[in-house]
Amino acid sequence: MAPRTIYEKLWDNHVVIEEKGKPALLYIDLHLVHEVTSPQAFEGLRINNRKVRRPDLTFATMDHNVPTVDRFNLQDLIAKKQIETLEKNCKEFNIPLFDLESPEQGIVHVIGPELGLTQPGKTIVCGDSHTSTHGAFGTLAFGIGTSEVEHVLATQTLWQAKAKTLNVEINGKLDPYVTAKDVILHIIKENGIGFGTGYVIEYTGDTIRNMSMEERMTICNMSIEGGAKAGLISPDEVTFEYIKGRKYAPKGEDFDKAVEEWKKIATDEGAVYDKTIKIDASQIKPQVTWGTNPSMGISIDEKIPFPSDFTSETDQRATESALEYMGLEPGTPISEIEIQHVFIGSCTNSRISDLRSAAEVVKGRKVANTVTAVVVPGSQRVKEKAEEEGLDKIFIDAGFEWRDSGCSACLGMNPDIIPEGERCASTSNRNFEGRQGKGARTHLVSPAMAAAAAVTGKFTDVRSLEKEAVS
Ligand SMILES: CC(C)[C@H](C(=O)O)[C@@H](O)C(=O)O
Ligand code: SF4
Repeated sequence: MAPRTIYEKLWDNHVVIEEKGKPALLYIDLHLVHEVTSPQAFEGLRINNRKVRRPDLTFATMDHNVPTVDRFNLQDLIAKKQIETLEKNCKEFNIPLFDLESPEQGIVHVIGPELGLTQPGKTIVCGDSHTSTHGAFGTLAFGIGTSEVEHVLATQTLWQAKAKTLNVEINGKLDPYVTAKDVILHIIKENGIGFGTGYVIEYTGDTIRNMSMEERMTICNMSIEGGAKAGLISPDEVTFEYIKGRKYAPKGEDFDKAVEEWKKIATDEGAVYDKTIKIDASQIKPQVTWGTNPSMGISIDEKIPFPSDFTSETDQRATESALEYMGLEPGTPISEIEIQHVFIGSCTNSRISDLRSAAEVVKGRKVANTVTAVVVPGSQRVKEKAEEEGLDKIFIDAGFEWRDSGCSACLGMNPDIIPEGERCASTSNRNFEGRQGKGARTHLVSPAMAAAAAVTGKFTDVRSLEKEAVS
């Protein structure tokens, strides 16, 4: 057989029906469910008198609209209704639910991998665009709409058109304190928000191979911000080591057998992609977005662009409108921009290594008195682990708020809202108008850069801060 990419193998392994020129029917190995995109899907099952086909392959959590302070006190009526509806649906359809009382509750894309549900070779879907996160394990994982959620609940299959393959090859050594977040922001800045449209991205190269699973998840998470259907990384020893011993991972001999299978899914030597983009990681600096989509970014040593810096009229107009919304003057060094809020959280950057990286910067320093800074662990397990390591103490001593897990200020669906006109350094993945609240101004950064902004009150090159601390 000709050499195949991981995407082609995952596809071939899951096709149930395929006719030339038509979408294929794929088998789904794992269906993750949350409170926002599932209510109508369950309602559809009830109306049609159907059951959930594989409740054992379906897992639910509540994350988007849960409060991160006083979590059982649901003031918002829509949130309350969605959460109660999910509880009711999971009970009725026999689906395991990580609810607010569960020590395993958290953001859906954080808990899947954490519990060992996410495993190489699987197809994983969820009614959520950042399902691409799970692709870091060599799974075909993507977001679906609510009618598709209903289809998967009822049949454990999904109609899908085959995507093209895009190899994003990243080589070279990253500077200290330049992180996976900076890599993916850099890639989107260089290639635009549409570069992945119609493609499934596979990230390859030695920079990726040298990354931890948590870093790889950050990269795959934001594939969707580059327009791709999914992001993938071929599994390796780092992947297997991460999965070993987790709650839902195969145990003992079964684990060893699974590893042998998982190895086979990796892209074959000599496999051909539809397109390849090459990235030199050694050139990447800490990134900060200045605009209202994730491609509107610059390095920390750069200035806010002028609309005339762009050639196309569309880009010029988009820049003008973004600058206006963001309240920024072109030509200002980004390092002079003051912030009022720092949010460390979201499915992009709220895992234990993200919190460690921020805590390292914060340790022994104080949050600037002009800044409100919040840390929201991605899951209750991440929270527990961070507390075991004393990270909570580092954050609290510095003046951060330490919260329960949830999507929080990543999007304005819960009480954690950034006030109108105020500026937030955020470790999340989207900086659209109104994303963190009406009129809120979001700047996407890494956890280390968010921590640096928290202690200085403005965007600061975390690398200079570290040097100061050492000398
Ligand atoms: C609410 C949900 C449907 C949405 C998504 O699909 O991405 C959210 O998670 C987001 O990040 O905007
Ligand atoms: S943390 Fe943000 S991006 Fe991730 S699932 Fe929640 S709302 Fe979506």
